[in-house]
Amino acid sequence: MTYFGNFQNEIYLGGLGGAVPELPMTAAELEQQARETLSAAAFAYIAGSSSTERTARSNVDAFASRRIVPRMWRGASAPDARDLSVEVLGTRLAAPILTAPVGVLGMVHTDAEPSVGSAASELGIGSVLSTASSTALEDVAPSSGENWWFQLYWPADHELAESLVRRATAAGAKAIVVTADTPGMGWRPRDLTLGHLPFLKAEGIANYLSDPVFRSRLATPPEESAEAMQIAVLTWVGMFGNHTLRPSDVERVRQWTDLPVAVKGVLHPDDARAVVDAGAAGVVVSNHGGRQVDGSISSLDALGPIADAVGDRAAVLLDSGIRSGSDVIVALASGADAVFYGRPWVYGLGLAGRAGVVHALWCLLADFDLTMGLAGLSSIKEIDRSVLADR
Ligand SMILES: Cc1cc2nc3c(=O)[nH]c(=O)nc-3n(C[C@H](O)[C@H](O)[C@H](O)COP(=O)(O)O)c2cc1C
Ligand SMILES: O=C(O)C(=O)c1ccccc1
Repeated sequence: MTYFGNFQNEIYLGGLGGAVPELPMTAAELEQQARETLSAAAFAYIAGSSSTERTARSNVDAFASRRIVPRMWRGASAPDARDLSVEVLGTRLAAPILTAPVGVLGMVHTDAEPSVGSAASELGIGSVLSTASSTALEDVAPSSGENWWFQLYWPADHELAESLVRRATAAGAKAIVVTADTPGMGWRPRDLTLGHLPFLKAEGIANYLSDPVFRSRLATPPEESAEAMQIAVLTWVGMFGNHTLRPSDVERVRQWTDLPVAVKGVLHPDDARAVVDAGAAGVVVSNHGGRQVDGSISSLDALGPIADAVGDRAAVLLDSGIRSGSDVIVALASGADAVFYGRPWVYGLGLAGRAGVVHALWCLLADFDLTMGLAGLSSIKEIDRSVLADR
């Protein structure tokens, strides 16, 4: 069993020798430092959400509105006996946490996705590789250990979707996460203000440029000239999103792979039921970090009814707003089996590469582990709604 709380001891012991951590210890400070350090365009793209950004705020506010009721002396075990491990969609994880799929990470670091995959794998948690990765999935897989899933942006071209799913399966992904909430990009004022969309510079389209089906749609290989690359980018723009997807399309993915399939971006219990009826093994309750529908329900407020609707027959995951160990406990107590962790580790990546991702993940894991113990919880299965105060 991994005792993540040891990270705290290491830091205090280092302090005795005069060492203090080089990177900030909270998600808010990671964001602040990234604001001061990253290019304006990279920071806008990562930190930005859609329109008034009120959904991004409400994701975080929803967590702040829940209260954990610590139960001391209830038989909590010693730190090294605490068991945070879970199995989700057949993947064994040292804690119920995976890095969220985040596209275009090459904007903040070279060698981005291999760094994220190997950082998560080193800590025993999972990672979800975005379709919009800056490195082709076959080149990320060798660094990502056993616990990585592939996120699919289902393009307008079904043959391309099939090819991406087959490639991810062949490369060793353990699950396919189909994102439902992005048939197109939301209205993002921060990026609009800078007139900046990374893909138009061919950033984040490595999985397409390396795909035989995508390449078969091009008259000229993109490497041949700047003009051919421009045509490839415009071809990508034309086929990135798919407005025609329906729950029954889950059945198609299941013909392309034996891996479990989850649908990401579910916010209504009836939609969760529909995709699970169509064969999804999991749903990810998410509003995409507030980057799509501004004014959307927060992911945490959407979670309970969805867990009630499908929790007994599908894995229920959540993202959007996780910023601390307590947030993970609140999500699990509200019906999630695991969470995706988003922006904070992206800031870590931008600030210090792989070491920054490891740092951000350690902070979350140590906080989660220690807070579990202090709340009188020894294992994940003990976390249920009774952990939270009535509202
Ligand atoms: C910069 C950025 C890029 C993202 N790219 C993707 C992506 O490629 N695929 C996807 O399904 N979700 C993507 N997301 C959404 C995340 O997977 C996740 O839902 C979101 O970050 C959760 O919100 P939080 O980071 O505020 O906690 C992206 C989010 C950010 C911030
Ligand atoms: O920016 C995003 O939120 C996102 O999900 C995305 C969309 C298209 C390509 C890459 C990432």
